[in-house]
Amino acid sequence: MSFDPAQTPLLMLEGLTKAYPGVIANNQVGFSIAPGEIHALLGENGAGKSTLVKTIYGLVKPDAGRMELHGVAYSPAKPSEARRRGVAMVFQHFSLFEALDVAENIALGMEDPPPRRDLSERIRSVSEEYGLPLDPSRRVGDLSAGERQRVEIIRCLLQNPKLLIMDEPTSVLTPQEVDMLFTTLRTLSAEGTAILYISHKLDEIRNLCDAATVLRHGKVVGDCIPRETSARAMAELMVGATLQTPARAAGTRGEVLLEARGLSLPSERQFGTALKTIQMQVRSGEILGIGGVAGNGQDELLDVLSGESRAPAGTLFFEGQDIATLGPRQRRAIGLLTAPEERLGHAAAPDMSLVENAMLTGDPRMSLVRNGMLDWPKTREFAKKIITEFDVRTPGSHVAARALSGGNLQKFVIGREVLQNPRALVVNQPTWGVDAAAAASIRQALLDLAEQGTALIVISQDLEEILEIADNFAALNEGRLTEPRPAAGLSLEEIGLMMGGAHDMDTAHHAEA
Ligand SMILES: Nc1ncnc2c1ncn2[C@@H]1O[C@H](COP(=O)(O)OP(=O)(O)OP(=O)(O)O)[C@@H](O)[C@H]1O
Repeated sequence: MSFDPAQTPLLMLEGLTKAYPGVIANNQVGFSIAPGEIHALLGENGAGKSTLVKTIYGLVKPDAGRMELHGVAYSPAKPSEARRRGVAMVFQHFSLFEALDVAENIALGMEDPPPRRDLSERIRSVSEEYGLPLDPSRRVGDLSAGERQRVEIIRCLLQNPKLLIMDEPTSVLTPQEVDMLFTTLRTLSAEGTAILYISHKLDEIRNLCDAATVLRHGKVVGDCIPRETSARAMAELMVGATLQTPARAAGTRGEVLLEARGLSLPSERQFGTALKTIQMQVRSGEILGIGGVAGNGQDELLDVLSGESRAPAGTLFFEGQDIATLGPRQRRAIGLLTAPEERLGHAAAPDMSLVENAMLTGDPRMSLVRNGMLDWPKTREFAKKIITEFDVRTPGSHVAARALSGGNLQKFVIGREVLQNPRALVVNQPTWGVDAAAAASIRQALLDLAEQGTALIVISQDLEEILEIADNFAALNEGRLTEPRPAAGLSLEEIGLMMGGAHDMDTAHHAEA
């Protein structure tokens, strides 16, 4: 699609500036979006993308600059004002109530919800019109991540937005769900709705977006037409440097370090998935990649490997020792480390400084506590080492975890485990929300660990990532793990088959309301 530059832009940004202590998150940002345009916002972690879209959605008040919507001044003081002017946003983290059904959740987000029957009718018609299969009477707790995202999108579409902002919408979706989402977004675009799209997945951006603006350190450093620009060129524009592709030296596999033997466990999480007779062996120097649609037991597998939930005796072994009943600290002390997916709250304590967060998982293996007292200088040094070696962009180690951009906190969480010299390391979504250059360096760090003899399990929904670094691949499906197969030579279709079966994403669930 091409756009007439003489046409009044739908959204015009000029000189937008927002400073936080120690960092200018947005510095004189300006660009325009035409009606119906799908516009990508690119930039490495901490470049200022979230700050900018929050400004557009009325969540952040800029220090300077101005915006126009349809040629009229626009400065929303809160999201409800943005929504009234036709700006809607789908967040990375969904804000849905699991115990309520789809229609109830949507009603809660509306200022003036219609009666239940009318609302269900409208949900059905929007859902059909835009190819977003969703049954209004289903309980949100039973929905897949992709279906939950549809709830959020339909909630937005019911307001007839002129601009829809999406923050990393595909990180929780299967390839089929991504295709469905793109079809919806193209339909919206053809009807004149503009889309501002944040993603680190450059191939998707090339496939979907009409234009892209690139931010670096809070400033606009360039723009491009994604279809005519290679993913590598876009990544290099983001970082301002040449990219390294992860490489692996041919290492040798050693003895079995981590082993599950018929491990079954009910989930301790509400709406969780029970693990069913998991059978696996990971050797020293091996990377086992585990794929699967979110919610198929990934979190439970990580919980049971970390010791947050206990396995039945005789089902989990580390270096031949039955570790089923060992707690998290004991497992860390012997060198079995884990990094969960949810970085704020689970992997890191939001209000604690990076130094304190370094201590949280670093202590048993790095001996950061002596005689019951935290060794501050040693812990500070450890935190600084993580920040330097993993290029965590932050004013300093005293900063609270919640002040970091998502990708930078992710780098911190992974760096904290990698630098403890683990014997075995289990990571869930290691590069979630991380930009292309940082993702490459995290993958390289994992490959280097394997080369030094660490046994790794990498749980990821990013299949390209798994194929890039894993020796063997297995899929989780409703709590069952397939038999691992060598990753080399596996096609995406074969992987899809290993992952698939129980979840038919193309099926609409049409029950009676
Ligand atoms: N509430 C806040 N308090 C302090 N600093 C903040 C706050 N919000 C953002 N920042 C800082 O502003 C900068 C830009 O952050 P922002 O979240 O906009 O980046 P981003 O491009 O969205 O990154 P990512 O891709 O990692 O999500 C970062 O240095 C971040 O640490």
